[in-house]
Amino acid sequence: MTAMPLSVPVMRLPHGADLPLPAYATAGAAGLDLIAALPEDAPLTLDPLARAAVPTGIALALPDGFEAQVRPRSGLALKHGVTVLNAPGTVDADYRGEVKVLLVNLGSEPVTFTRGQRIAQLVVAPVTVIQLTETGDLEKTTRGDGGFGSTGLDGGAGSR
Ligand SMILES: O=c1ccn([C@H]2C[C@H](O)[C@@H](COP(=O)(O)OP(=O)(O)OP(=O)(O)O)O2)c(=O)[nH]1
Ligand SMILES: [Mg+2]
Repeated sequence: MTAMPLSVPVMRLPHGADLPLPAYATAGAAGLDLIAALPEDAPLTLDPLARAAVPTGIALALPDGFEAQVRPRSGLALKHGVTVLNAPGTVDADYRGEVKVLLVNLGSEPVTFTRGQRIAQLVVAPVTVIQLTETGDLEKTTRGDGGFGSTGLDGGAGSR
């Protein structure tokens, strides 16, 4: 990492006191892996199409102007069909509650999660705050109001 990392205050909650803090798995990773702070003696099993808000045992104080996105791990998605239902989940800068991961099992088999398992990843990103300026007349473009497949669904201009 070349730039100075952004310092983000984190608080370990009582049920996550003995768990490691979320960490980058490699030097170039974009996301910190979030850990399931489930009770040791109560793993969570998600049946197909079931969902749950999984505790991570941490709370953050993101600096103003930033958000944290809760994103799926591709390994869980590929191997088990498990993803983050509201991906990317949004952790607001003013949120002081526990970061939770809304997991859903889109696979065909039940999947069990245990305490300490890495279940998702947290990517911190800048937020652009906008001010809406109302007008009765938007600037014209070639696309206009075309969308939702208006340019075709094939391989693009080269294959037409
Ligand atoms: O995956 C997520 C999504 C949200 N949150 C927390 C942090 C976020 O700041 C808060 C609210 O999230 P969001 O705005 O997505 O939910 P909402 O349904 O709009 O709730 P609210 O009315 O509280 O904003 O819930 C999480 O911990 N994990
Ligand atoms: Mg909201």
